[in-house]
Amino acid sequence: MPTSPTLNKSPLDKKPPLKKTERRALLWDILKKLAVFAQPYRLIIIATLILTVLGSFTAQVNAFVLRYAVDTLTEIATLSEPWEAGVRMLTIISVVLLTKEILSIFISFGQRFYGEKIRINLSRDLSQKIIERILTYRMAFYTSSENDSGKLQTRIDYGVSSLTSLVQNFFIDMLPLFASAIVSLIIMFSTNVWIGMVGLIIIPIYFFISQKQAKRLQGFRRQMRGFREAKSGLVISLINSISVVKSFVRESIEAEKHLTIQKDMTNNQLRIRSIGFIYDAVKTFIEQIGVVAIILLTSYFVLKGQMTIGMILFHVMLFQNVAAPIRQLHRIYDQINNALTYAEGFFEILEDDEQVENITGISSKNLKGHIELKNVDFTYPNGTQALKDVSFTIKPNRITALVGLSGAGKSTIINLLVRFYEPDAGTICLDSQNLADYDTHELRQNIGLVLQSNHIFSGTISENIRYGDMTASDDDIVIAAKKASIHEQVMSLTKGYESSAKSLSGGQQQRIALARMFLKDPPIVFLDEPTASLDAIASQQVKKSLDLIKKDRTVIMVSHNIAQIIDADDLVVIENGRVVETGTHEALYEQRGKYFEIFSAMSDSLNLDKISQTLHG
Ligand SMILES: Nc1ncnc2c1ncn2[C@@H]1O[C@H](COP(=O)(O)OP(=O)(O)OP(=O)(O)O)[C@@H](O)[C@H]1O
Repeated sequence: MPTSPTLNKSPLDKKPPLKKTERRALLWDILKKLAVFAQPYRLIIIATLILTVLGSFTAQVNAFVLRYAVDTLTEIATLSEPWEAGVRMLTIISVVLLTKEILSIFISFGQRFYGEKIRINLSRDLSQKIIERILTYRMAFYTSSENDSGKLQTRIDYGVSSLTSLVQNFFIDMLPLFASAIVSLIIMFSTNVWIGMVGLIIIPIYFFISQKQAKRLQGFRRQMRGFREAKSGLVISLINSISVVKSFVRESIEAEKHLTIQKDMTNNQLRIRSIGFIYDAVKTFIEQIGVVAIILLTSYFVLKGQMTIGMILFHVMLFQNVAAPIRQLHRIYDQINNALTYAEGFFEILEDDEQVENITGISSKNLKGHIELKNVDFTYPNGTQALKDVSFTIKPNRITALVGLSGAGKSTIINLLVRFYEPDAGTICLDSQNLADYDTHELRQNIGLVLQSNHIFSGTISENIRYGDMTASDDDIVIAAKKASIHEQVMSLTKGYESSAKSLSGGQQQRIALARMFLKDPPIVFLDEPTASLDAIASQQVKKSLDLIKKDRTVIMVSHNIAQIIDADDLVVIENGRVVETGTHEALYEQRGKYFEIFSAMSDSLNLDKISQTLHG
């Protein structure tokens, strides 16, 4: 059964909640890191800021116009011939409002457009950077349970989106509102200190409430992240294991698992929403108290003859300009919390220097393939010790088979030879030079690795073969395909080499992988159970290409296939992570030790007597 993704918490969720000072330090840290990404766009950022300042002034025009309209109307209402003055007032108002609207359209367009441009470019740069970065990471990074595909994807996606929405929220939504709030507040203070004070007082109150709101939401948001990771893990696991799900008729169980996560998610979402509604109501209430205070205060000054009636509306509008952005302050808190939750994980991946493969080293041109393992110990990052004191030699231009029961450590040896992992102790030498001293990329160019399966990318057959040598011509591809005995079958497809490689059978895919290897033409080849996932006919077809690829190269092969094992020149027998026997098939068979035991078991399982009876009548 496919394992159901549990609601594993990511490392961030396991951390205790951050203290206020720690949160501030972390946020500052994230902003500093983000600033590095924003650096190339500083001119656009400056342009956006200038437009924002302009916009904040145009946002005040309505309040002034309204004040002017009310005061003028109050004045001309007392005139015996009010129409002329009225028309003049309307003309002035129309011209001012029209000019302001036209200006606002341009300012708002420019401001939003540049804001979007910053956001989109940042999102692209962050995504690109993290992909380029993780491609340099060691194999252990990919095999760690913390990074299984669904989780890694969620951590990257949410990291990028939380950072970009922080930028979007700041530049497009909040900055213009805050700029206009500041200008409104200055105008309020300049007309009357008390009015200004009412506008000012609402700011700390809203800050306090928004902070409380954000704090209450924090736990729910973290849970939401756990649910999202589990959900995407579930979908990926479903797709990967769909044949098992269907063959065991477990569709309803899988649907049930999904429903459980879904229910938890909906409950959580509803909680988040209801908390938002409650706090919104509190803020509206406080804003209304502020409006009443402004009206009362201005009316008092009007009655004292210190202000005109128009000032009442003028102050109410300015007050609303101040309250509007602060009302939405929780959104900034939300974005900051999101950024603290997700961006930290994102930067943890991006800056995980320990994971970077050390690739520099000496050149590995003209390798012969003399390999020597000396007292090698190896433990996987999860603590499984796979190799203990392993020593043996592989001679160049020969076929060496690693033989052993399942879990003995054969694939682990291959993993160390390709430098996917480094030994904990002991040394591996290639042509008398420590493997660790070689330039890893060049070394891997000289090594071919054929695995059991899983090495066909989505794309055409020709693209898949060309992966062996990106500069190969179409003719080279055909030659390689012929060597891998797949050319005829490819040609029988309607689209030939342009057909999708994923639609090929397992045996055909394996030969595409071998064609790729012919194109790469490395002097050393590792074959890790290359026919294990194939049926007898497919194995037979692949065998021809395998025999060809083995010629004149140093080949290290892992196989449970008796025919391939006896074909090898040398054998290394491994048991529980230790080398127990080395030698030729004949010598080891004579020895009557572990190899004899494994070989006898393999031949017994073939039921040779019955086969020979059938074949020879
Ligand atoms: N990525 C990994 N992380 C942790 N442990 C691993 C990993 N890969 C293999 N192991 C463990 O290391 C041990 C050796 O595994 P290895 O795959 O080398 O065996 P093998 O001889 O190739 O087996 P098989 O013939 O079944 O492929 C096993 O106990 C296995 O569970």
